Amino acid sequence: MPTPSHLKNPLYFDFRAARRVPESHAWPGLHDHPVVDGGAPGPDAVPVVDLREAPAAAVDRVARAAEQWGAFLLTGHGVPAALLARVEEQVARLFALPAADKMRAVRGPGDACGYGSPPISSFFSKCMWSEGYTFSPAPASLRRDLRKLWPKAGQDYNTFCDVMEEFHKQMRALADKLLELFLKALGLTDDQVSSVEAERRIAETMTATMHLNWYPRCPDPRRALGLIAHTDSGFFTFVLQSLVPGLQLFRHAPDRWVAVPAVPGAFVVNVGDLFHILTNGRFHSVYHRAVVNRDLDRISLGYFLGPPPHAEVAPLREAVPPGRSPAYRAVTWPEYMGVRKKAFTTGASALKMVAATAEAEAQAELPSTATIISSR
Ligand SMILES: C=C1C[C@]23C[C@@]1(O)CC[C@H]2[C@@]12CCC[C@@](C)(C(=O)O1)[C@H]2[C@@H]3C(=O)O
Ligand SMILES: O=C(O)CCC(=O)C(=O)O
Ligand SMILES: [Fe+2]
Repeated sequence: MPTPSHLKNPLYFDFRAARRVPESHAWPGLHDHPVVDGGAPGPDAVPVVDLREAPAAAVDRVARAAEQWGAFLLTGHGVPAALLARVEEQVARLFALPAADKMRAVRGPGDACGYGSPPISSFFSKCMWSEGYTFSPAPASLRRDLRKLWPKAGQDYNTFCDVMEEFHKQMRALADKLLELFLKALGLTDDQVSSVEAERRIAETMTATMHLNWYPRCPDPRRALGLIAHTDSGFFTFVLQSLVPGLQLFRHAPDRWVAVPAVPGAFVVNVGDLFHILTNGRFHSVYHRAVVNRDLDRISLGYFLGPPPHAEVAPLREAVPPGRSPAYRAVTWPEYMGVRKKAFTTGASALKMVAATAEAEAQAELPSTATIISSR
């Protein structure tokens, strides 16, 4: 029988056919640090924030988790379990499409959206054991972009778009709720959250991007890596990991990877670099990675929140201690991505590259809240 044409496509690595992990996908140094169980009670237990708790208690938990971990499990969030199950089913359907269909939507160089390895993969010579698909869930772009995968539209296309639209509606509302909690966790009053210009603007202009991950089962999971260690670049991310765990968070002193338990119905919330900047480093972005599994495929979904591309992000006035200068200069998201690209190629830290220098600090005036997140 002739080989189907999509399997001959040199751009498509057929994970299903792989009987071993080739050198191109074998990562050195994966086991430099021990892995501990973040689901067991004790100091490595991943913090949990349950939104059914009294608001003051939830604010307190968010503050501690964001300061000490940069991540937490979010439960009691109100997004129905039945919807999450439908989302996961649709994500699995998308990745099960024939390779030729997926390749039609392939991400071009510099494209924000599309099919294939995530943008970060371009900084590494080794390939990751995963496929990804990035899209904007905003109604205006969702149906247009998805036509690349389902050009004839039809039932599968409609179901996928309907489910993602409903998910986006619920997630965007949850993001607003969580942003409010984060701001209160920073010490802002109800009044400041709702009436200070900078804070209001963040809520009003925050954008969402969705990135779906498929980690096929792997014949030699100790040699392969699902997603390279990174910090998310935006404000914060909701990660939905299916029943198969794989997400690990990095913790210092002693250096170790904490395996996040797969808690049905829970989201993992990651603090991103722009939130680190916005909070003047009080909430720190979490370094994390995804590992693969010998027997089971794994899917995950990241719902990324961040500013619109033209908005400058700088430390909020309320996050900078009295008498001190902001620790970071103002950056837009695309500008920060550029800095991060440079940081990857030089081995530097992107956050350090946007830190206010000692000289700038001496001269810097604390920006008024009205200019903290402003249009260029
Ligand atoms: C909004 C975004 C965050 C992201 C880049 C993107 O434009 C869409 C994909 C996201 C993702 C997912 C996998 C890891 C990551 C580092 C990557 O390469 O693509 C993140 C990006 C990020 O947080 O910077
Ligand atoms: O697969 C996961 O659990 C993590 C995904 C992730 O970190 C991302 O998409 O940025
Ligand atoms: Fe991530």
